[in-house]
Amino acid sequence: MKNTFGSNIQYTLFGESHGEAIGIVIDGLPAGIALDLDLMERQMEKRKAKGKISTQRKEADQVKIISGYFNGHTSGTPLTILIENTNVRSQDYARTQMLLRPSHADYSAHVKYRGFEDYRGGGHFSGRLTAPIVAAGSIAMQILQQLGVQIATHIEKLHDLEDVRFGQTIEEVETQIAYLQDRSFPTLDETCGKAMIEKIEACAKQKDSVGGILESAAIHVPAGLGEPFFDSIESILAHLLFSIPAVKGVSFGSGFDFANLYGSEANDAFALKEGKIVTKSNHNGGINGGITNGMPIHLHTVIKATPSIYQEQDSVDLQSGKEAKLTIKGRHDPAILHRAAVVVDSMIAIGLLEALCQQEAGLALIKQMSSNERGMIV
Ligand SMILES: Cc1cc2nc3c(=O)[nH]c(=O)nc-3n(C[C@H](O)[C@H](O)[C@H](O)COP(=O)(O)O)c2cc1C
Ligand SMILES: C=C(O[C@@H]1CC(C(=O)O)=C[C@@H](OP(=O)(O)O)[C@H]1O)C(=O)O
Repeated sequence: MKNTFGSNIQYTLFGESHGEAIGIVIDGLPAGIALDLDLMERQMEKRKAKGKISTQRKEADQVKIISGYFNGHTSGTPLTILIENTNVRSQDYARTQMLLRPSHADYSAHVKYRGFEDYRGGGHFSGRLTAPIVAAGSIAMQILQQLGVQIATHIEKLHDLEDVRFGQTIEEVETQIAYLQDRSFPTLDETCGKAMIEKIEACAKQKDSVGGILESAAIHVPAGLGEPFFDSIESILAHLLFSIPAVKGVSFGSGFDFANLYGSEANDAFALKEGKIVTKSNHNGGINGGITNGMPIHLHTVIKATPSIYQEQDSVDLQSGKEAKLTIKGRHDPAILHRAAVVVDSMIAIGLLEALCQQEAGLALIKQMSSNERGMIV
């Protein structure tokens, strides 16, 4: 019954949506890393609920680092990130406490925790727990950025609306990643973004919700990261991405489209570019044999429509043991995609840092980054 990820750097998530606070403990960060708190704040901002397209539960999401951080640097001991819950309305859940919400974790959590679970706002299963993941991901991200790695995610598809996709070359993707950095709504095509916003608002009016697909790219990832079989890059990233609430599918490169391709179409031919080995296409999403090949890592994440909708639904009442009708109250996201994009980026950063730490050279590189200016003995 553990909730920890990672072997070199370990992440333990804690808290509940309506408890006092949520947070994450990061254990194993080397001492002496100067944290970029501005980057952390920018990333947190991207996940915040804004306007009619998000939950009306507006949280400040102020990050407090309460341990493992001293004089602007990591101290090498467990780093604890705490985010207070300041805007809870638990009464919304009191009336329907015994009525299971379809597609949420109410029933499965009840079975697992034998009725001792904190049901308010989905408790520990809430999408709210992705706030500390974004804070932790920003630390992984800043370490990777020092090595030149860049990561970005956009909404490729929201129901029947489709955005422009990432290009095939590193240069194209580099320009697209730079463009996405300051988008308030994560699409590559602004007009398509506006249409998606309208669609989410229309769905909300219909007391409904909507899902879709996120497309992500990570560039300048060194070739050679990942282990064969169990710790392949795909395994590490899929593990993390499937940990995000509402994620129901993950695919790499051409993913399920490989089913339609002959070998002659699917193979990524090798070529030399300025003395470097590259591939002419990138159907394999930058990964061969579970190991990075230096091309952009390219993946898709499917996010389902938000479970909590305001239409009447069929359910079961745990108290009476009978079938019952459920009409929820509360404040919910009519779509999760736009808020989850930065969560996906954060998980990719955490996963790539884990893979980097699995390489002796990678670990040495990260240790080199931490300054030794405070050391008495060097
Ligand atoms: C950023 C984010 C926000 C979410 N907001 C809501 C929400 O407002 N209402 C809701 O019912 N589910 C929301 N979810 C999804 C649920 O937390 C998730 O569907 C639920 O925990 C069940 O997990 P599963 O969908 O992975 O099976 C959100 C998820 C994320 C990542
Ligand atoms: C609060 C956040 O999102 C929440 C995620 C969520 C869920 O069931 O996942 C349900 C709602 O919370 P509650 O019903 O407790 O008000 C959302 O508002 C957040 O992301 O910060």
